[in-house]
Amino acid sequence: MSEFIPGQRWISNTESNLGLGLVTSVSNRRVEILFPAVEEERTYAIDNAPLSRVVYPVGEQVRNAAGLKVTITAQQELNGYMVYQVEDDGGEVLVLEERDLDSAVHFSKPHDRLFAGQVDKISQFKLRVETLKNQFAHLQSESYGLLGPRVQLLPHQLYIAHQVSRRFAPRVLLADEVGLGKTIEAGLILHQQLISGKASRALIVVPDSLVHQWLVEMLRRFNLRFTILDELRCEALELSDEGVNPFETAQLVLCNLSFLKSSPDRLVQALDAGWDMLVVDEAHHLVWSEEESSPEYICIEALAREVKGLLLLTATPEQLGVDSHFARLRLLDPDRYYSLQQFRAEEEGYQPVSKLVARLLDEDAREQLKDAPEVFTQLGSYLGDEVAQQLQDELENDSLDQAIQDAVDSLLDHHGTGRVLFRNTRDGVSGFPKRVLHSYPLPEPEFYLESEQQLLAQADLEERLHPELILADRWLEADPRVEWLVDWLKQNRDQKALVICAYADTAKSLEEHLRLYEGIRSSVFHEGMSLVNRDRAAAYFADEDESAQVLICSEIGSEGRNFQFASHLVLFDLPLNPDLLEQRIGRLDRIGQRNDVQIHVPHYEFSAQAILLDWFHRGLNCFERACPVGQVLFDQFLDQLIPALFEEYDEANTEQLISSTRAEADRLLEQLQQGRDQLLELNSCNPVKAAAIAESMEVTGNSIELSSYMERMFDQFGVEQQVHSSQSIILSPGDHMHHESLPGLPADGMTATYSRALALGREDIQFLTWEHPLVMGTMDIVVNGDFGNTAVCSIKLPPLKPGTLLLEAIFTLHCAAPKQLQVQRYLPQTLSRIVVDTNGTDLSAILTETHINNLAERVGRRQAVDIVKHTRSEIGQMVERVEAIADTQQPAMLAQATENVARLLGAEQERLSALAAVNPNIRQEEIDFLAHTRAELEHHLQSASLKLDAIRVIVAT
Ligand SMILES: Nc1ncnc2c1ncn2[C@@H]1O[C@H](COP(=O)(O)OP(=O)(O)OP(=O)(O)O)[C@@H](O)[C@H]1O
Repeated sequence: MSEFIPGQRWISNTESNLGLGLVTSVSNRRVEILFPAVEEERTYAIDNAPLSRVVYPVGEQVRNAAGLKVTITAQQELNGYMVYQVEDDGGEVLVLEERDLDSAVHFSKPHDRLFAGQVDKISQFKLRVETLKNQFAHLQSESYGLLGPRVQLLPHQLYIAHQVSRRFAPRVLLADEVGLGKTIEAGLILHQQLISGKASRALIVVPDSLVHQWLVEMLRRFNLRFTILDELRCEALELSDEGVNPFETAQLVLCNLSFLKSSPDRLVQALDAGWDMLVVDEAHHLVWSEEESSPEYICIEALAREVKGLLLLTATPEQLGVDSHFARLRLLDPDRYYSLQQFRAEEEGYQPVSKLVARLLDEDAREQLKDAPEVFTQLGSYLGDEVAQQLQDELENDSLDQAIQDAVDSLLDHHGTGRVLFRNTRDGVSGFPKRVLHSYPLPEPEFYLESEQQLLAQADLEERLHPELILADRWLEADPRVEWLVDWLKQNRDQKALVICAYADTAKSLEEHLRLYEGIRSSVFHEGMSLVNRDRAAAYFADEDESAQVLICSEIGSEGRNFQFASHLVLFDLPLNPDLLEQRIGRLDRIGQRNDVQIHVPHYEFSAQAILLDWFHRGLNCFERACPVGQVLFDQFLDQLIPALFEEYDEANTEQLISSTRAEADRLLEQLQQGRDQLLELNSCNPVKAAAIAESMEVTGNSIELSSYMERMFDQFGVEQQVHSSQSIILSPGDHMHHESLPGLPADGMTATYSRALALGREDIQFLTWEHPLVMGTMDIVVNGDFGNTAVCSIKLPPLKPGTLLLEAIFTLHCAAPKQLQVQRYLPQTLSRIVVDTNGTDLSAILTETHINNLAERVGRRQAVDIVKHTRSEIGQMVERVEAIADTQQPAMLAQATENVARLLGAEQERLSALAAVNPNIRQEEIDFLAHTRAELEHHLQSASLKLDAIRVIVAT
């Protein structure tokens, strides 16, 4: 280490962003350095200061403190202090003392750093190259944006996310059956859009009861931190900052629908705030008819018109009839869905397409198609004669299966609803447990008082289905369902049960009774409670140790909630609508349920409840399976069902109703299966592709590779790593951090794992993937900074004469373009690596990377600086030579990038344009967007260039 003298210029080896430092004072053991560019002062111990002396050679261009550019023509050292003779652009000769040099220097080029004495370790150089490769591989991977979330890799979800997330401003209806993971699908899409820069502002609108669940799911599973906005919060924001639009204070906002609906001013603010994505959960609340729209609908319609990307989520797309289903599709694309009448006609048109697809996919298609000229005629009418002829020509070939698959894909593309509507069913997704019905016929209350009997005779349907309304004040003691429930809970103390009833009042008094009079640990959950209290109740029920045995929920309170840790569901009463029944069962019958779902229905024998139960079970079979035609049957049989519920129990009548419902159900199911549903199913998930995506994610997400890489990164950055358990570690900022702080690493540390399986079970542990903020942030620091971009090493390689000097240079193709263009997807290869000797001979192919890495030996820092000092002009010449070689490679790389753009985007552009001619589900906006993106990419690629990223000087010994 040279001696420190006030006025000298030094640079920090670890924080070169501080610029040129100026020695201000030197004492026995300490040196004070001022970094004028950032106005910071540091004190270092002299014997191990991580500093390099900066002395510029003759010929170097520098600036003085006033910013004047000059060239050094001579230099002189006076007792360790440098005085330069310089010449400005006009040829005037000046004297420049080193203390007057510009402090805001940044050695952006690796050789400038090297010449300034900043030599990194070989391990850092290797890590830099590895980081460049890793980052590039991740950005180009098919699973980009989908790896990071803490979710099980479920093919049906990944398929949808993969299909949708790549689109520009996707507008789709996610309509999987209850509990199959629509929230997760929406989160995956959102995560991908955000991480890729296609979107940066998102608004989620959900029912009141789901606000917290969404907040938690987005944070724990997707690392997305949403801000909840409600009236109170908005007022507080306005108070602290007058005139502020609360919706503009955060990038990710979550709010409830009733808040937006009930406040026109807030809605205007939300509309003004500019979003890239809007997500609306439980979209079946958006009721619409040709005559009238609900306030909820009007509110979302206004937002949907403003926001480009839109995800609507509903498990029951047709719950409120075809009209409302149409209305939701109309939100997605009003130009396409403009006529209800036409929509109805289209729905019918799916059947012949579906039948054609079924024939093509038949196991015996190879044989059958030989004698089925009508299939080709029909195919020709849908896809053109050329396509039909091509398939016919394949009949005898081995490639027939692929040709059939292509034809089916085209049919789905051209004539399905798949681009806007996705629906997975339990039948198509494996691994769901069984649902088992237990019905408990109970005698009517023995002592229905006379007045109550009269009331019963006059009771309306609500009262008949909810006898507590008739029993009024004495219902808890008189209603046999209460006694049954108490007995069941006492006999099954080790089992958790979710009880659902229609009314909040019923839920409240029942829970109070169980808790206060029967000593049963219970909790209640209904729409009248504050959100905080609801979440508290749910948490008390979910807790593994000191928890409630039973949670009593009202209908609306339980919608969309996750209670799959319990497997007993008590339906204290039955809703009239089968889709609501499915919603109830879906609280337990959802992904993550490990046991069969036991559905208990206590009811009065021979009552309206008993008839409804029978009708649901034997007519619709909707307890033990999800019934996709429930709503249609309900509409169709309502006129017969309602009178039946009012009459005295008549077995023959009931049987008649049930058998005709069953027959109609079978007919409709068959029709659905052959019609839209089959198309929808095929569109929503192609199992082969879905499995391939999941598999490729397993490979890209390989945790061993990531953990070995990150271990080295953490070592280099001074992050402390301690073993926590066999698969988890504790990470904390060490005393000698390379950076003051790392993104995503809290000051008090964190527990983390690379194992998806562990992360799924332990939500308190951070899940480290290529997409975790800490991993991405640390990689960004390396790539965007100068970490490891210079190194000096020695090698023993007999053919090379001792003293031979080599330079290994790494170039990256740089293209400055807006993030959302994702230009990296199109760049041809990660790095260009060039090795030359002092004669300028290109040795890249002979001295491979592995070769040098295996042979490279460490050279001490001081020796390395000496080598650089003495071979500065040779190194300079070799740098010029590698740059010249890179220049020759550049055109081919750019041509390749442009070709990739044409191949990837052009093909998609052509496909969409061709489709748009026959399938109105393609929005012109999407086609225009592709054309625009392509033009933008081609424009930016013109200015792309190979940039020297890192160099390693190699000396043969
Ligand atoms: N890939 C996954 N990995 C882990 N958990 C999942 C996954 N998919 C779904 N789940 C869990 O399964 C449950 C149901 O998922 P989700 O809430 O997304 O379903 P949904 O279709 O939106 O349900 P609903 O129709 O009730 O609104 C949730 O507890 C969710 O966390």
